Amino acid sequence: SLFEHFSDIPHREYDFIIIGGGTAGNVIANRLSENPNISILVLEAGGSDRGAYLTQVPYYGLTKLPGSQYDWGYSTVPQPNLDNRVIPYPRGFVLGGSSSTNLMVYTRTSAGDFDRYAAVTGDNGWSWNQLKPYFYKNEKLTAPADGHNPSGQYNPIFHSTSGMVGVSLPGFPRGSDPLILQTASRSSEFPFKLDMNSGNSLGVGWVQSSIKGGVRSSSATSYLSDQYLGRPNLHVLVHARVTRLIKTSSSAHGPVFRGVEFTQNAGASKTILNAKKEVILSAGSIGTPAILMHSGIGDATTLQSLGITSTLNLPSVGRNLTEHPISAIVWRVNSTNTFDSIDRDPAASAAAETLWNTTHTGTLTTSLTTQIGFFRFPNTHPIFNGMEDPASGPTTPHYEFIFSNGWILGETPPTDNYFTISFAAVQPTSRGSITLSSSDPLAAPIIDPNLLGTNYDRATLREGMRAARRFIQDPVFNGYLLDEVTEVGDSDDSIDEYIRSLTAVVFHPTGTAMMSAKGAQYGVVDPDLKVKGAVGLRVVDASIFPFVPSGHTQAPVYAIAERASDLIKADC
Ligand SMILES: Cc1cc2nc3c(=O)[nH]c(=O)nc-3n(C[C@H](O)[C@H](O)[C@H](O)COP(=O)(O)OP(=O)(O)OC[C@H]3O[C@@H](n4cnc5c(N)ncnc54)[C@H](O)[C@@H]3O)c2cc1C
Repeated sequence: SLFEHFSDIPHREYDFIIIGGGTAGNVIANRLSENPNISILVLEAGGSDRGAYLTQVPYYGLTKLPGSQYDWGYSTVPQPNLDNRVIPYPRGFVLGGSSSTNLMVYTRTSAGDFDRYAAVTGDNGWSWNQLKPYFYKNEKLTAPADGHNPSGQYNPIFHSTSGMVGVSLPGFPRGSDPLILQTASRSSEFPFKLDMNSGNSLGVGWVQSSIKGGVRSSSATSYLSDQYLGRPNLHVLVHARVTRLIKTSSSAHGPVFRGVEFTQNAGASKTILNAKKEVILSAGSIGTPAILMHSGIGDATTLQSLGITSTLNLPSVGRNLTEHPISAIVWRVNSTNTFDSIDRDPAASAAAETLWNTTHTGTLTTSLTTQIGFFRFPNTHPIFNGMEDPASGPTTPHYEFIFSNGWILGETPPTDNYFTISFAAVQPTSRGSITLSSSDPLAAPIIDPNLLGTNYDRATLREGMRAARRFIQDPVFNGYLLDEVTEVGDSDDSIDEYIRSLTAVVFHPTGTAMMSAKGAQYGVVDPDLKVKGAVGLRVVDASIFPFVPSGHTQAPVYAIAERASDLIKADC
């Protein structure tokens, strides 16, 4: 059941308390509650997703969710390599977490990413082959919203139709689709890829998205759909902001953290509950390290200087923040068939909304893109001079293109129509941090992704921009593309200056409670996701990745949460 007020909940004792009803947290809640003898409480800071219209309409993920009531509304500290700009850093503040507010691109990323997790943790269970069944448990491939036959747009052998989260090919054609596909069909540098969810993501292909029947599919609409929420052993409390974990005792294996303190009224009063078995921390890459540090779990000296009593010295908490930096290049086009024509015309926007409301079809059923692409720099590329290739493996991409049939850099200009290629570094070498500004658990943490902090990352975006310009050299774009909107030359300096002025994040923070091998001198969790040196506490969310996956992060988060559920069950 779902509760708004703690006083309405009939129990005061649970086997498991899950902190964060987000992407990962709701997977755990669902899987653990399959056993009717296990009781579970989920504490979610945001409200219910039921009736949250903006989270349902796929297109509004781009245009209306950032900065809305469903967003934590974070931003970074000024980024020195981005002209000291402060970058907005949205995170889902609603049941379903960021799966309720993201842009729904569904990529499993590269097999090499997972094989590297297995190698660095010494646990082969994190390898691509062993995680495959968990990807399948997550995915429920469904028909596109417009009912077209997607044959030729994906390879069915890599998919599951029996999982939980609805996934589909785009349900509304975009004017730029044929141009992109034609270019890819004859390009050796940017070749067509039938299915980038095979473990090898290289190439240009149709995007798969967490959309079902033209409606967003999130961890809340799937793993917490009414049939699961109705389980008597599963309680979900919304508007419950966790402030600290409480050390409940000491043991031969370290301090025991089975207590959770939370507030429903902005700190005016706090409640403490104890889990009989475990606390599962799934508050995401920003929330999780913040909660750990407010509980005294982190770098002891730093915490003590903030007036927080150290309970467990784990200096890696909040470090290793890794994010995909992204920039974009835009052209004016000789067409009115782009989403600009709808976005700036209130009557057309209202008609699109009416169509979606009545049939869940039309332009609002897709998000910012219908094709994406992943590419590598050749091994001999000078970008690797003096360094090792940072990619997780020989078929792991270095950069990504996201094609958009319109203007996506904020408010649509009043005139003209546009084509955008966004380019992102997907194996960046910069590392940032989450730290605390004070001992107040309700204060926002300090978010410093250190975007473009290395020469390699800067060079990746520079070369990504040049690659985007090469992509549109295919003759199919002749006459379609008019001029490049941003008149930037080709010198390193002019491209770098442009990129500094525009770069933002793909919203993929990871690594702030990273897993490492058992006994390693660094890291926050062991390969079984238990917090090192603690008892009764696990972390399951995007913060545990030791390296950022080389694509969009939601499917990897779902997969690790599915496996984590089995690890937790095996311990019960
Ligand atoms: C705007 C945006 C666009 C994105 N686009 C894509 C995309 O297109 N494709 C893709 O694959 N990925 C995308 N991502 C990334 C992806 O959604 C995330 O990597 C993934 O959802 C993270 O899952 P998580 O479980 O770690 O965290 P979340 O899903 O964010 O869950 C954390 C939950 O914990 C709750 N919480 C936090 N602190 C507390 C607290 N103190 N007390 C109680 N609850 C708390 C939060 O409210 C939230 O519900 C996007 C993300 C964003 C924000």
